[in-house]
Amino acid sequence: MTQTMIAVIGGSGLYDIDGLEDARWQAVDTPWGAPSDDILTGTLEGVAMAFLPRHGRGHVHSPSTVPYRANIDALKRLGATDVISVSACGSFREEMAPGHFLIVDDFIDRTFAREKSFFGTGCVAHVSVAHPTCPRLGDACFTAAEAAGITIHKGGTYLAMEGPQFSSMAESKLYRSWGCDVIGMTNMPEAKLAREAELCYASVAMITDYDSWHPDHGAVDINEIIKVLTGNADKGREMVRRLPALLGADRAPCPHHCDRALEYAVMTAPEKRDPALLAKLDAVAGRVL
Ligand SMILES: CSC[C@H]1O[C@H](OP(=O)(O)O)[C@H](O)[C@@H]1O
Ligand SMILES: Nc1ncnc2[nH]cnc12
Repeated sequence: MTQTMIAVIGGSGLYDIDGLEDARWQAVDTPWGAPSDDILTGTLEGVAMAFLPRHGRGHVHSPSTVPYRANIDALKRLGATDVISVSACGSFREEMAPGHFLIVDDFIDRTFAREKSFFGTGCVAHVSVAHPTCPRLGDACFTAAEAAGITIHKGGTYLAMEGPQFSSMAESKLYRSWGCDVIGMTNMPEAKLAREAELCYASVAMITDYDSWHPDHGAVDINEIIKVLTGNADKGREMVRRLPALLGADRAPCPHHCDRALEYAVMTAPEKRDPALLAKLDAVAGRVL
């Protein structure tokens, strides 16, 4: 039985969490560079916790320049077992209104200017992301959010766009016609990298706006988003506070195999592997290399 460490990656508007015992911000070095910021660690009801502000405190990193690989590596290196992404999102559904939350369970990745894998020349691996989120972890977030009085929806597809500009109206209508439920700029490649690092990953969308498709709401407006963000961030903290009691300090193997994703994924013959890349993969893939 391993020990649970719940890691929260806070998106726009969520730059810290409260109530941790023995709280301290720690710098973590990684072979992939520096993470977005120091990482807040501590315990909550006897469960180890880590919090990383995705854009850094003061919102320094843009969606395209968030150091996604360093962030996931740093969390893995600290001992994280479960990663919960909490993100501001636009909605493509009338019934998913600003202020509501959604447990995302699938993605369409339209990002194009980011490093998307820990693997490459000298150590090639192919993990499955057919089911990119962990249902066990998503269910815990759903239960925690409901208990916190948040209006929360279960199951939906997140369109990951490059940004930083918001979508045109034609794009917004196109993504809606594809069956997407929400849109954001950061959950890819984060979710793919978490899978490569054998971490359970859940994504909680905190809805801030209707993007630009809605005839009654017009174009997406950052001032309106910022107004909704503060309330959403407080709700996000309320949800996080309830997670340790639901997940517990002792962790059994993930029933969905997230923690064994690399079992048969590495293709490169042992004698052809690049020692320099293997050294960088110590935290992420040390279990199988
Ligand atoms: C503040 S609006 C656009 C910004 O908000 C979202 O950030 P995050 O996913 O980190 O919560 C969106 O992806 C954009 O980066
Ligand atoms: N409409 C939107 N598009 C992309 N990212 C967002 N984050 C919050 N609202 C968004």
